[in-house]
Amino acid sequence: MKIFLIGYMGCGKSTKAKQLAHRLDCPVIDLDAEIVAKTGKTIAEYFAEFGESGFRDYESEMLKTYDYPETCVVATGGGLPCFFDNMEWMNAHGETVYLQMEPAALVSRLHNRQKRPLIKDLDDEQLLVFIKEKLQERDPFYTQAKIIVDAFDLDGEKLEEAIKGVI
Ligand SMILES: Nc1ncnc2c1ncn2[C@@H]1O[C@H](COP(=O)(O)OP(=O)(O)OP(=O)(O)O)[C@@H](O)[C@H]1O
Ligand SMILES: O=C(O)C1=C[C@@H](O)[C@@H](O)[C@H](O)C1
Ligand SMILES: [Mg+2]
Repeated sequence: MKIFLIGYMGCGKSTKAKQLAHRLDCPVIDLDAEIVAKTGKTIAEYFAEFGESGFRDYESEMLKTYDYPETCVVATGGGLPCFFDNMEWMNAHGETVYLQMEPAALVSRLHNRQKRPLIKDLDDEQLLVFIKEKLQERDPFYTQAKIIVDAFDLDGEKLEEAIKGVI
């Protein structure tokens, strides 16, 4: 069983993926971190060199060709479900869980913006506007997840509880 955690930057995919994998005693894969490990570039460097479209091609290829263990928790990149047929692919190959969070809560989580190239130059006010716009675009993809959980105040135990029906 592969469990894909999806959602906007800062909703806690990487953090909760580790907690959930620990509880389920299975490996965790963070696709952003895998991209960094495979390319030797940070996400910001990859964007700077190949542009967003180069990054989207690469992350989709990584999603579909990664040699996943039978059971694992996968933290995806925030934009990954919204490009190509990535969302359909994840739904066909595992369980998808949308960690949903309000824009204002996301702003308060996103202090360290330098490693997130899409938002690195925005102040809090600009970030709130940007996130509201982006979430409108992205929600039709994110909400195709099989399970939607409120990510505010979420921890590994609550997440495990929310997905109990499917694991
Ligand atoms: N339950 C929580 N309460 C408060 N802060 C949290 C909680 N979970 C995660 N955070 C903090 O929120 C920030 C974003 O978390 P994280 O990096 O896991 O998000 P992400 O969804 O993986 O983002 P990205 O899409 O950019 O990789 C981190 O600074 C993390 O420490
Ligand atoms: O929301 C996004 O588009 C992104 C989220 C991050 O996880 C990274 O994959 C990258 O910074 C792009
Ligand atoms: Mg992450």
